Amino acid sequence: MIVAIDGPAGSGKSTTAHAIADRCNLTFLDTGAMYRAVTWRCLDAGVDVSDDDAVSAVAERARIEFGKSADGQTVSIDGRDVTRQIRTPEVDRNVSVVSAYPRVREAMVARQRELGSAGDVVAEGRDIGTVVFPNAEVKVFLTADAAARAHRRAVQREGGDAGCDAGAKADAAEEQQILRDLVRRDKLDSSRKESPLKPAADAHMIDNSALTPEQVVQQIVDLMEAARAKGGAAKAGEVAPFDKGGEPLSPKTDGNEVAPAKAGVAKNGAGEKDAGRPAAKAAAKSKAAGRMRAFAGNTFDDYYDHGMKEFPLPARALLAVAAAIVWAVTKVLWPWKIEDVRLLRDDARGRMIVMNHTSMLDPVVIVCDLYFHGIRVRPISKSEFNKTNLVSWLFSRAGTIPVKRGTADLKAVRRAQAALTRGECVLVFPEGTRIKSDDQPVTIHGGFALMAQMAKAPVQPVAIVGARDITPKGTHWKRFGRVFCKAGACIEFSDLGVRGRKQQALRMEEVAMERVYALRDELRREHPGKM
Ligand SMILES: Nc1ncnc2c1ncn2[C@@H]1O[C@H](COP(=O)(O)OP(=O)(O)O)[C@@H](O)[C@H]1O
Ligand SMILES: Nc1ccn([C@H]2C[C@H](O)[C@@H](COP(=O)(O)OP(=O)(O)O)O2)c(=O)n1
Repeated sequence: MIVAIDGPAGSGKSTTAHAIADRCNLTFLDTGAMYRAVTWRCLDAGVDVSDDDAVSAVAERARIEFGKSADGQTVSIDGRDVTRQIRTPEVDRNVSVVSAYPRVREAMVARQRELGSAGDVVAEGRDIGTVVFPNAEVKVFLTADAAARAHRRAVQREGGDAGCDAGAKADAAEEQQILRDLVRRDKLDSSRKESPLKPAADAHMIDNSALTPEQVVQQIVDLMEAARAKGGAAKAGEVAPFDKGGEPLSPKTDGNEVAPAKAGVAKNGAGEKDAGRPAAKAAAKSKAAGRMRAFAGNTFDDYYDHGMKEFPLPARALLAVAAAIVWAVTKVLWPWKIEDVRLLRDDARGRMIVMNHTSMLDPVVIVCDLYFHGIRVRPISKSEFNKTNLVSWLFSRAGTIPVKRGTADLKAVRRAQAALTRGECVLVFPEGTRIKSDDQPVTIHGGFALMAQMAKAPVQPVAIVGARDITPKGTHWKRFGRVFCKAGACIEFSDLGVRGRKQQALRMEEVAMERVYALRDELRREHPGKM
């Protein structure tokens, strides 16, 4: 489960997130500490914080790690422990400027998603519910009036804790200064262009001016339980995506298997924890063990486990060139067009795209089109394709995630879930194989609905016609011809009108494939003769 906590300075985000991490055995991700660490690094190195390029270069190169000490979580940047240094008034004064630079944010968000890629995270900051983890199961926006927040911070600076001691006093002049700084920082954080501080549309607002920290934690724990009961948070051990006949395998419901991973803080930057249970083990293995190497030396697993925007430069360059060539060649040979393409391009969320399968052109059309609109698509491919290292090499760079069909490939499910949570799209062909004629029997593989459900992502239907005609049955020759695709609106689990996780997943499979075929039939009517 991912819990996102956003809010202004001093609203109690760290206190609350820490307590929830301890109580619910989640990894605590303090994203503000990351922006603070970059700010400290710039100040320490004498970098002018008003110089966007210089600051961004520091952020892009920075190695930020979380660790653990007897006093709690530690933060280091480029090998230096800066846990205490990042809380000084000087860092406070400069951090809003640093965190407003788009390249700084891009670098931090990539690292945050990497740290959260295994799920089971409580993350706090300013843009967690809106940008970093838009598919978080629980989103909270904490607020408190500015005077209360300034008082808390002033007490905190003097070594006290307003959360434990309601009568705690602080120096009045100091408190006034903190209030002015805090109001100024709130204004900068809320008015900046990039990811301003604002509640996500689906965030729960909690004003804690008159609540104790325990009351706030309890409210959020209640929300987590409600989300679990509603099925928002799928449990890893419950999901067994593919069986031979294409039906989801029956759930493994041993509650112990799916208990959240062990308490604590992100360790060694990778948030590795609890490899003791099968589902957690799969997750621990499948998640990124840190960042990828800049050039060479990455394993295939590294590619499957990391976001495509985190791939090393040569892989990203290769993909850009390959996408441009494939786009140009296929556009000339089989001029393709996606109708209602805005539905695909204008949605920033990670989505499960499902499509009918007629030829190898199908993934190319979606992957290439969205690539040039900044959206990364991870096609799920049969592991049978990865027969040689060369194919695995190419497919891994193209962002595919292999799935072993006929087994409960939890690793693939976790990878797809992580990709969706990161905001990438996952592309699945539920028909499993290319359908070359209308009389060919079709078995729908339902794993996609479960993956989407686990990531709390919507499912988007897309249909294609014309591509089947490129390679007519029984030939290897490729014919020229126009190809048409059509995108449908995203289908949300909450709109399905059924209760219960299993029922919802089954209904999603039906509805999504009905829409795919309805779109295909519309295309056939619009373009007579195209199959
Ligand atoms: N509900 C609360 N009531 C009173 N004090 C609180 C409350 N929540 C947090 N605090 C105190 O306020 C101070 C700032 O909280 P913190 O969690 O650091 O805020 P943030 O991370 O949002 O800046 C801490 O000393 C904390 O103990
Ligand atoms: N996700 C985040 C987290 C913090 N920031 C920025 C905005 C804040 O002013 C600074 C410091 O954040 P932090 O959460 O440590 O600040 P407070 O503890 O609330 O004072 O970083 C951000 O822009 N996005």
